[in-house]
Amino acid sequence: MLTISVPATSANLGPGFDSIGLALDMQLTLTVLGPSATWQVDHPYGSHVPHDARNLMIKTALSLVPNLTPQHVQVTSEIPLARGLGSSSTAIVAGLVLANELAGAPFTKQELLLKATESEGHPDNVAPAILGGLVVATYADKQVQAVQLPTPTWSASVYVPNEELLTSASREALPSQLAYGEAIAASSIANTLVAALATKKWDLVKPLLEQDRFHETYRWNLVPALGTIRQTAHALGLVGTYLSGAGPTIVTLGAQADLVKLQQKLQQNPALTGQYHLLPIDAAGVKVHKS
Ligand SMILES: Nc1ncnc2c1ncn2[C@@H]1O[C@H](COP(=O)(O)OP(=O)(O)OP(=O)(O)O)[C@@H](O)[C@H]1O
Ligand SMILES: N[C@@H](CCO)C(=O)O
Repeated sequence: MLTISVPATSANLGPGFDSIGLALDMQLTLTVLGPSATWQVDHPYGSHVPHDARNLMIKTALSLVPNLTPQHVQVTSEIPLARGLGSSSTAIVAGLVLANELAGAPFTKQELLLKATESEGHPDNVAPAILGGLVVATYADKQVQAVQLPTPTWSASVYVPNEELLTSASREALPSQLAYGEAIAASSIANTLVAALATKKWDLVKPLLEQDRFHETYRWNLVPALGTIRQTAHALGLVGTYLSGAGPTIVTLGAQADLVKLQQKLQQNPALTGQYHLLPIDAAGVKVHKS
């Protein structure tokens, strides 16, 4: 039996728009049950997500290896759709790894990363989903460069609002251009964040996570929980809250004990009706198990 597990991912980490991502220990697991007359996908996402070859996982698998024998696959996942936890990237990565395994593993990890990035449009979710941990990556000139940084010894407080926010809708709120001076300021903050992450200057990392100038301002009205959670965290002396991916999920990074206190406080707020998770970082990335 072939089983593939792909972690959720939290992209951007504030200023690292479209290029930084962190894998979190919440998994999508795909199990191949065996050959079938047509592709059949059992999954927990309801009837609006296709159960046949139109499913994103299977479409992506067939885009890599078109002549695969159809299979019956079973998917279990706690990763919510369209919430900023990289659900589409888990589906893309699961599909590519499925195709690669069924075809006898002709593709390298780097080739899978390139294909995943081109399917998703940017590498910030797919790179940590494949490699695990904290990854900084760029897609330029049809090539992906990805660098794994030291995995922080933090946990993630994850607040998931009940309402979906499609990445496409959240990207529509972004400007088509950024003034030159603003771009310089935004990238200097991002560069310093990467340097601080790479050298484990965690006290510098935390405030920089909150200093994005590329996207959070423009998305502010779409994600009212961001301001609320940041403010609550500050009142407890905690910094390190950002919009996860395109939202609406809000992540705060830090020591587990601090995050427990934060979530206890947040749960007293009747405006925050969503789901809470306290997740470790997933250092491994996609896993394949054969038995
Ligand atoms: N396991 C899956 N199987 C099939 N389709 C999926 C699966 N997971 C996600 N999708 C598709 O991807 C869409 C969500 O993608 P979208 O990029 O909007 O959000 P996200 O990946 O959850 O968030 P973000 O990219 O901000 O982290 C779903 O509405 C669905 O169409
Ligand atoms: N970097 C992307 C992540 C979602 O795919 C965004 O913020 O739109």
